[in-house]
Amino acid sequence: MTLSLGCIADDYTGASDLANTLAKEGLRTIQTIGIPTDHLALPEVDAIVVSLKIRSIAASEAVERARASDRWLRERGADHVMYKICSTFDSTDKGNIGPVLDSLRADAGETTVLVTPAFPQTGRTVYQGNLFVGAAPLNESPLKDHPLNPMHDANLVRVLARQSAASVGLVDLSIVARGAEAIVERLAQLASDGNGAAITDAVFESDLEAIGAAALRQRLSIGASGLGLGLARGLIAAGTVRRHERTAVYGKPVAGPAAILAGSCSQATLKQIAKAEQTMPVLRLDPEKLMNGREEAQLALDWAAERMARTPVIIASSSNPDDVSRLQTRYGRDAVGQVIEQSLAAIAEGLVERGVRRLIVAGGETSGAVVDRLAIPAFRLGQEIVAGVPVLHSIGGRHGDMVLALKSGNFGGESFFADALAIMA
Ligand SMILES: Nc1ncnc2c1ncn2[C@@H]1O[C@H](COP(=O)(O)OP(=O)(O)OP(=O)(O)O)[C@@H](O)[C@H]1O
Ligand SMILES: O=C(O)[C@@H](O)C(=O)CO
Repeated sequence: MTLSLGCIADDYTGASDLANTLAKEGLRTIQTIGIPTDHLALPEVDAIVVSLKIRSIAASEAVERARASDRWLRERGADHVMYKICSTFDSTDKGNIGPVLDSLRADAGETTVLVTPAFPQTGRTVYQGNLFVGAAPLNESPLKDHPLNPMHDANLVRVLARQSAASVGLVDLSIVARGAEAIVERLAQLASDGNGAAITDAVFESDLEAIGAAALRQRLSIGASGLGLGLARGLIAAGTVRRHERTAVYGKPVAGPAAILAGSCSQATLKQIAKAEQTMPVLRLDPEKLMNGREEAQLALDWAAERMARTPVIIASSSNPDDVSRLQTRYGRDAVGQVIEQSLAAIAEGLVERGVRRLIVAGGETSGAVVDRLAIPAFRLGQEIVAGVPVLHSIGGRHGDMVLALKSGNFGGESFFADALAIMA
């Protein structure tokens, strides 16, 4: 297999979001969980998205895993590797976007790496280096209350400079609007001024096409699904890849009970749970009890087992920002995140052992914990449910054929869960 595009995603929902975009744009794409073993038979594809769970771990470990994935992708022919980050630039002053950028840049021998989290389809735009979530600057959006990485600064030039050893410059919209050549010239200028990274403005898809064409002149780029769209269109326009209809890679429908697990505390997910509660049973876990032992998870499984032959069920740990912060003050942010993720993963395993084959998970970290526990090695891309969330068909794994949807916390409208279940039927 010779890859036209290699991608490394810093979480699993982000990976399926990017894989969805690439597949939609006509690239034959699969999503792998980590670096696949040599035993896994992979179909012939144009792009592979290696999913890592490195957004919120120690920077040194994130760097090591990203570098190993980068080497694996380049050994399979990928000249260009995209590092997929969150469209809301989820990170802290310790990383991990900056440290991963620094190391992948050095490995690729690049000077100035283009960085843009813009994804206009979901309302993420970048102007003068400032990230907007819909009409709100990042620091006024719900991301200010994120349980693991609250975002308090919308200016990404500043945010990235705090995390990276490199100086950070800006390719502003007036340059992007002039097209790929102007972007390439600006990157060269930023490189000669000693910048190692360039936050790049983008508001419309046409901006992303110019950005994609410019980025393909280099060996590495960093961004969210909008950048993926630009790269995919650039590869097709250059004749490097032939456009494939997405239906060619759809998987088979899978029977069996369906369940939804939510660990995201985002406003979008809270609204989706409230809406679903009108039509299906919802079990709201007591996070305090989860912190104090295993019984809550076992009770959840018993609760689900009584219902799931008749109806899909939802099990959620999600709470509002005040409750999240109370719990974190008591037990510590990392400990809370870990324990709740692992509890939801254990519940997922129990549900699958009891026959669940269609599973929706809300939240990137939560999805990572669940998919790791289920030991699914890779996914084929199915139909798009909403922007950024595809149906995923398992490849390999000990539970046979499964369909999943890994929903980024902030993605989807209020009826997301019912919509997803209808498509996954
Ligand atoms: N009630 C709760 N109180 C505190 N933390 C919680 C609670 N419920 C879940 N968590 C933790 O909050 C974190 C949510 O992160 P996760 O990545 O799953 O969702 P998200 O950030 O909304 O999604 P995404 O990364 O896709 O945008 C997880 O570590 C989870 O364990
Ligand atoms: O880019 C996004 O917003 C998502 O794909 C994501 O990474 C959320 O975890």
